[in-house]
Amino acid sequence: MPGHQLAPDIPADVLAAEQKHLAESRAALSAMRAHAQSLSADAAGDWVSQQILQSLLDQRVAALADHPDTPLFFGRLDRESGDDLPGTIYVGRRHVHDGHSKPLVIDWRAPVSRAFYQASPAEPMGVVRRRRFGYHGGALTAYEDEPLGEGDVELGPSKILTDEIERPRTGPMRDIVATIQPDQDEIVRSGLAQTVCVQGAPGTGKTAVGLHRAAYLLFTHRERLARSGVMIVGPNRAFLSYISSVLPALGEVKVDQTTVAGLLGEHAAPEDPLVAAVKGDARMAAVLERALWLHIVKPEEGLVFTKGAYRYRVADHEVREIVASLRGTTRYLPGRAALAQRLAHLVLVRMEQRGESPDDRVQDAVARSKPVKQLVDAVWPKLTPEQVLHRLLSDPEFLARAARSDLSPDERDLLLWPKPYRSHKSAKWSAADAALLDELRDLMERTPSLGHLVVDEAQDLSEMQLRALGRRCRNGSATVLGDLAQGTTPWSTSSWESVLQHLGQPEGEVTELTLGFRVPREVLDFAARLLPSVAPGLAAPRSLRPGAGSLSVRPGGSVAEAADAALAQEGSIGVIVPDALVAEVSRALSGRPHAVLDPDAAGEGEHRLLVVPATLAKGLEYDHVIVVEPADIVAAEPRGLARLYVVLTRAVTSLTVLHDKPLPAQLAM
Ligand SMILES: Nc1ncnc2c1ncn2[C@@H]1O[C@H](COP(=O)(O)OP(=O)(O)OP(=O)(O)O)[C@@H](O)[C@H]1O
Repeated sequence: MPGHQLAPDIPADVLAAEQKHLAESRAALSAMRAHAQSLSADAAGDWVSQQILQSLLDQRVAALADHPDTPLFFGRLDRESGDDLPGTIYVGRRHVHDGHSKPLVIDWRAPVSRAFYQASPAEPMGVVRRRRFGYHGGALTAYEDEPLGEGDVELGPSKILTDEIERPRTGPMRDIVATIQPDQDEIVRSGLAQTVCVQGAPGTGKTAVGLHRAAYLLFTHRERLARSGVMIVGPNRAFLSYISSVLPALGEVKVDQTTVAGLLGEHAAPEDPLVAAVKGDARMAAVLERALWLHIVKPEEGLVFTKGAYRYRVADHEVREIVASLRGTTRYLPGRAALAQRLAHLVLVRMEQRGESPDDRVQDAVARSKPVKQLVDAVWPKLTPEQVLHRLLSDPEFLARAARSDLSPDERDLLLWPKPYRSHKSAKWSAADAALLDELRDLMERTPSLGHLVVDEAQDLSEMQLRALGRRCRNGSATVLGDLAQGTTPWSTSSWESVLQHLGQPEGEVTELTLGFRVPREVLDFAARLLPSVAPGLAAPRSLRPGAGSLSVRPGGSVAEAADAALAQEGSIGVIVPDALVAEVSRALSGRPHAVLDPDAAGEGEHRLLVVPATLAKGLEYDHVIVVEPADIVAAEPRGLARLYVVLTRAVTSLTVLHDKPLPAQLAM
């Protein structure tokens, strides 16, 4: 029997019944929202509690918003009886119930919804029939049935899934909740304790899966994660803006989305890639630790504390013993505070020996007194991360002491500023320095950990950046996403095991997504010619989309003509150019409404036609991509071939390559 049943032969009465259920569910959702809006925060006792309650209520109201163009449910399961759950379940973006608490739509993340993604004729999971719904705008217009209770029949390809994947892209990324594939679902639903690392070729849905996993975990561990927090870390702000509506569309309005720079400090002083590579190496952690603790000075004098007519002494050897016992057992700043307290405690003991009975307040007062402060400042000086790093990068002798044998003399030379800044206040820090400063900050005071971290494009992070992210999930877990072939930084990794190691999650499980949903096969095969040069160990990617005729390579072609041809078709257009040609190409497109993608821009604005600097294209996609002068993209940076691989794999429908210079040899086969 045929695996699917689709419009136009679908019975009108069945469709009408499903449309009625949609109308009822929409009405019920509005009633839920109205109810949430009617709740008052006044019930809370004090002003602070009122504010907290009001913010929770506001979030609840926002999460219950009905987006008319977004289907409220996309699937239905008819189940065998035999448990307490309803026989028919509608699976949707959020839970909806009627006035009598009867569920009309079940959240896709609920355990019972899992069968929608995983059930198959061979393993029906108690489902007799799976129905997928097709929508046009917000209207339910079609459905497709898959019989799952009739033995191991072969299911044909799902047209609704194919249509969804083929739908032209406009605007920001959208959720894939209606069409998550079984291998993607496995990752999305892996447990909170599990760190997962996903290697995947361009367009295999890594970003989509990471965002859906965040939504799944927030649903499943709502209370715990509301306290500890979930954060998404992406490569740049343009990317964050592109993905920003996915989680809100899934009802998750309270997830921080940021970049590594956003997290560690927006430092961006230019730097030689060779220097950046040394600074990014995990060996720097030991160097920094030594650099910090080298600031502790061996106490040569004791303490004299005067109170009234009495003098209380702590001998120099006693001070040395305290310092020795604290060293290595505490972070730097708490250690300083503990030294002051221990000195004060010894003074208190002397007071008691004299027959006094001082209490804790006296100990605090002694700890804050001038002689104690002076001694602590001399022995265990107050420092900032900037002071320590400034000294390390300016003072060859200090660097050598801190580095010991961890760095070679050549590496130490690379680290030293050619022209040291006068003070840490005037220093201009690089992106690599930001991770070093963060490491020092953590050596001084513990960085709080989040509940879960999703790290996208993780292949681009240095070992030191990974350590910085790792501390932010050391009591939690992570979803690590990336593609070894798309590494474009001086410190790009070649092993996920090493990434997990530096992230502090060595138990993390590495898994792979292999089927591409974005790039047409013809285009992917073309781009894959670069793979043996950029990531020799990786298998060639596969694409779900044949896309015959999607590739055009034009020597001497004009960008304006290519843009006009793309403008005549539906969907977004990205003209991806070497960074140095942005202005020139933008001029060549004059007269056509377009914008230049800006690294700091909040969004792409209204324009369908965008000029995209090659270094910003990572993670993004456009229906039609026009790539200008690949040879210049390759020549612009040390890992230029990997950059070109990224750039060539952004297209959903068509890729046009324009070149005056010869194509890189790998492509010109
Ligand atoms: N199961 C799916 N159903 C429908 N569309 C999907 C599915 N999985 C992925 N997609 C779509 O494929 C495209 C690529 O997905 P995504 O950006 O997550 O891939 P990626 O692996 O992160 O790619 P890159 O490595 O290039 O950044 C997106 O438009 C996404 O919505």
